[in-house]
Amino acid sequence: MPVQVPAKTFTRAEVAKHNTEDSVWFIIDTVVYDASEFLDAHPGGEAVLRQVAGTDATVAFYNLHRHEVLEKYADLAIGSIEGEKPSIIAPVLGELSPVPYAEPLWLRPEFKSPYYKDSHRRLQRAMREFTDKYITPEAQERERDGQYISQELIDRMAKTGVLHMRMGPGKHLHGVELLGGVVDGKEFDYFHDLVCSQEGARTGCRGFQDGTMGGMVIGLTCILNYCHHNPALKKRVEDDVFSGRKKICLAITEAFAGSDVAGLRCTATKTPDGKHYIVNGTKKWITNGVFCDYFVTGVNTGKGLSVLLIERGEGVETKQIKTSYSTAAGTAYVTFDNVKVPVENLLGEENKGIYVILSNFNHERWTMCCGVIRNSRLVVEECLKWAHQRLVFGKRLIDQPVIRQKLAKMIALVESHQAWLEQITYQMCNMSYAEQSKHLGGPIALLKMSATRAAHEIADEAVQIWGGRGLTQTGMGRIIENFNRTYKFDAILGGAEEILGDLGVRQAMKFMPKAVL
Ligand code: HEM
Repeated sequence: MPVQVPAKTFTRAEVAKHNTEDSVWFIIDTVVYDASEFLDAHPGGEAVLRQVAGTDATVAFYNLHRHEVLEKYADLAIGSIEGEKPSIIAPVLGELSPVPYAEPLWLRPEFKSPYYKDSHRRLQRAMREFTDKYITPEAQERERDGQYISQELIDRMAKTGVLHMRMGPGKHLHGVELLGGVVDGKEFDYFHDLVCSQEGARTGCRGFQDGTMGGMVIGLTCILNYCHHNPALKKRVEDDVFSGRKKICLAITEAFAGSDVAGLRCTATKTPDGKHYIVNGTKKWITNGVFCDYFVTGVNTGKGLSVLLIERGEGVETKQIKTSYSTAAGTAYVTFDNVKVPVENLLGEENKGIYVILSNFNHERWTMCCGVIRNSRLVVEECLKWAHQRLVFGKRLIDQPVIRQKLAKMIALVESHQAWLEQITYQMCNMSYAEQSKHLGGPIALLKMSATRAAHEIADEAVQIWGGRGLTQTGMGRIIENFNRTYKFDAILGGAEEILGDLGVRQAMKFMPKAVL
């Protein structure tokens, strides 16, 4: 946001006089700052501010800080330089970035796209504003303090239908007012879903991204699709979760079995009267598990895998696991000790839980592709801005051919994956669920594998461009640091790259003609 500046004006000669022991003023982009009382508090130290006292410090400032620093310390601004206009373009809440390649091509007026209609564009604008206004500021705070999402933000997401939209298209959107009615729930398709996922991922805070009910995105689907035999339970859980009162997560992976879901050791044994299961075992890396009330849990029922809805209660314990991304994701180690679960809480059929779990995989992986490709783009934007303003060896970074080569590679990786993502999304919009399962499991797996390989390259090049700042959690390079530390979550969660690559080729082989070609 542009800094709010008092109406008072000064000449440059007046500012120049304030380079004394008691008075330190300087100019940043035609705005006059009085830093006399800020010298002690300045994180970069007093000496550097004294060195620029009385001068125009615009270049020095932008070489070292993000623009948002000025917004945070706006009360240091005392006026502006008479007759001059600012030249720095401050990011405006809800607006598109003017940086080339910072937005997908369909958002640039000079480019056309066959995929997006007016309702997608309306949703994009509303989601951008919602993210900039409510999600990003909280995301940055939670990344710093490691706390979980606030109930206030959950309530806001519930009231505006953002929570509902995170689940993708479906009946759960019918009759819900989505962000003031920008799109009709019945019209909501996978491109609307893509818009929501990509706009929501722009915070640059990967841990918090999962903290904003990532567990619901993968857990609640099982309730929506496999709880029809128990409508009362289905309604209760849906209402609880969509109203933001309670939280739900998917508890499948274990220390014993990660991507190999058939090897689960958490057991569920029926009581002699057949009314309950007794669940014993552990779950590891459960996103949002620490603060969840409902656990959609994969259990071994003797002859196979089953899925049970377990409510937090006696015998259920959760412990925070510290991972490379922030604790805001609420990643948990969960233990079930003789937990009594009514048989009515079985989702799908006994011993056939693998279908319940598999049913969710394509959408989960596709959502992760939306996120990692959008985050990669954010990194490209940051690198372009930095290379454009950073002066080294008397030149801007962008003036060095080696830097332009890196940027070219990063841009090409982002654009090609976005185009592939949109191509697959179009197929999702035009295929039945059965057709999607048959034809898109392989391509989505390959897309995710490739998008996270691209993220690996992008993270690597970005850190090289940013140097030490790309390794520092605060200040200019924080988005690069966060991305480099967390892109691996997308490469592992929802199926590791190797598993997905293998799946993609095996699926393709199913359609290979029998004859020797
Ligand atoms: C209104 C004016 C200013 C404010 C509010 C401000 C605030 C800050 C803040 C919050 C940081 C911590 C890092 C970050 O969050 O980016 C910082 C670091 C720093 N600042 Fe400033 N600053 C101002 C002006 C200046 C100027 C004019 C200079 C000098 C030439 C300067 C030199 C530095 C240096 C050298 C660092 C350390 C940078 C690093 O670790 O990479 N600051 N400043």
